[in-house]
Amino acid sequence: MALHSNTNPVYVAFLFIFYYVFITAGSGLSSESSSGLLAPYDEHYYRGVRAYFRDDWERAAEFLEKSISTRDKLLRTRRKCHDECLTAGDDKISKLDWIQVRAECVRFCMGQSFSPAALLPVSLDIEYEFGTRNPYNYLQVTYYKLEKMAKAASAAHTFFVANPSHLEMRNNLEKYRRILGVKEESFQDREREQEQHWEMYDAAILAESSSDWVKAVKKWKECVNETLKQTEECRAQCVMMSQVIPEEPDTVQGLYERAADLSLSLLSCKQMCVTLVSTRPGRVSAVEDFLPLQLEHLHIAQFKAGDLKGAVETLRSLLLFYPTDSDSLSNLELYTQTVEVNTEAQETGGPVPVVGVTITMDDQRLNGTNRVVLDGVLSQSECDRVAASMGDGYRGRRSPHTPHEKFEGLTVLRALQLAQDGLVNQSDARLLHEIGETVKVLMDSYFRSHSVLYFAYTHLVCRSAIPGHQEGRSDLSHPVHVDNCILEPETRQCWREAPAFTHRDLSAVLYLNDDFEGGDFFFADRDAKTVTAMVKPKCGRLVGFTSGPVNPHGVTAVTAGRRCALALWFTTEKQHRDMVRNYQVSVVLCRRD
Ligand SMILES: O=C(O)CCC(=O)C(=O)O
Ligand SMILES: [Fe+2]
Repeated sequence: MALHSNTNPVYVAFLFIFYYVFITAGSGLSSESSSGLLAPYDEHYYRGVRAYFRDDWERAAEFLEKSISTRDKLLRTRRKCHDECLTAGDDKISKLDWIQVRAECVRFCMGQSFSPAALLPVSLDIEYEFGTRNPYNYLQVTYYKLEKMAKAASAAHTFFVANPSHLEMRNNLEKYRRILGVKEESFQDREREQEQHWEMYDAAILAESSSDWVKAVKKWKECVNETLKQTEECRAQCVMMSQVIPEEPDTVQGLYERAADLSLSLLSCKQMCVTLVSTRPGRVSAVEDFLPLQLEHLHIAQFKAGDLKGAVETLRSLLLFYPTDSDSLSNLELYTQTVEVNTEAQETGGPVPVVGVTITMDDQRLNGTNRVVLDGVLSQSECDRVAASMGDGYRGRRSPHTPHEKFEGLTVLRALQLAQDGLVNQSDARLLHEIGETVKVLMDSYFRSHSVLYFAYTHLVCRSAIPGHQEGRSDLSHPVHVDNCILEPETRQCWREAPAFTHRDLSAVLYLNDDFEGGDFFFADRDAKTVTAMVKPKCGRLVGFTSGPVNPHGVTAVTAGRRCALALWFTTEKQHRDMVRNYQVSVVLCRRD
């Protein structure tokens, strides 16, 4: 309403005066309850409006303010009682008992602050009045008349937020600002609490537009949380809202129908909450897909801010809304892969502090991440001695990977037994041990491990082509796999679960010879088909890599001769350290030959 013209609100106010007289006459309500309990807020409102039209500005301000604060208290108390009574009746076995107990809890809780009349439903007109913030329209004129300009400006602004096309109020605001010199901080929105998600929304969009991704993440998170909070709040109000009491049912069937009616109206009220929360004050239509939209923005901001784990989590939440959305699914794949690269990341490129050892191939030359090939780790005589230790006392068997090869393996434990039994001499066992230590130093340093590295498992493996079984061979000596998870090439996923050795963090393969055919080591893509880099084994060459999904690898068929390598795995988890190795040091290697 205009500051000097009352033509518009007269109609609205008249309607309420009529209603007020009718209701109060009929029900005999009084505005203040003698018990100190709060009276209905609509009653305060009618009184305020009546005073307004009597030009009784003091009383108008008093009652209009009372109606606003009582309504506010009603909403807060409903929420409090809703939460307090949430578990009431949970111990009741019968469904009806449960309902009864909870209803009594709510009635008692509400009845402590509000008179019985205040708990009755208000009319739709009153709901509409407060929904459109009309009480602030009356209030701004009232305060203007009382010459309380700061309060008038605040009431005007509060009304205008929900009615942005109201030209009179725009002019009024202009007048408060320019002519009456009201300070900017007075233009406060008194209903701001319910609009915070919109403030966060705007702040997030702003941060995004200036590419401040860290801030955008923070704002989008706040916005998502606040949106959920507002929706929950709205739904709690639905549950607590007084319903029109159904007439006495004549039949059991009638009772069920009324119960169904009530449940349906509760459901549709709860459903409406999504629309209400997604509608900006002053707008008629809701922002479509408001929550998924925020999640979409959030995961992109998280990705740009480098929070990949967060981006994966958000995207998974988004997929709950649209489980088959192809863009989201391909983003998820991208994020998961990058997360794995990052969690496996060891900041490669550290020094190799062993004399004679050189870096032959790094990440770039190997077309991947967290991979290296080092040369010069062993001399020819060391290679020969280690390979020879396999010869004695060890029986080859069919390879577990291919029928075309024989497979010989020697674990640390077996080497130890052989050394104890005198089948492998002490100095060879000691050499095997020392080589392990050297490899550990190299891996630790090159992959710049941030945590202590432990030996997880070590074994010496020779693969030999079985003569006469190589014709038309198309299989691999060791199929493409990942060392610490189960690779599923069809989905390109890698499952970090048993029977995979999930605790393995770094893998190292130290080659002992090159006098065989085939047997190339290769890195592959997760499809297990595309080869990304090849490494030809030779004495003293070490291929090192992180044991996770960024490094699928395999070995091509050994078609002639015998290929020997020492394979070592390291872990950062102490409980998975190789206990046999400790024993080896203390018992076997400390003995003199
Ligand atoms: O022998 C090789 O080159 C690789 C062996 C391997 O990948 C493994 O044992 O897991
Ligand atoms: Fe492997």
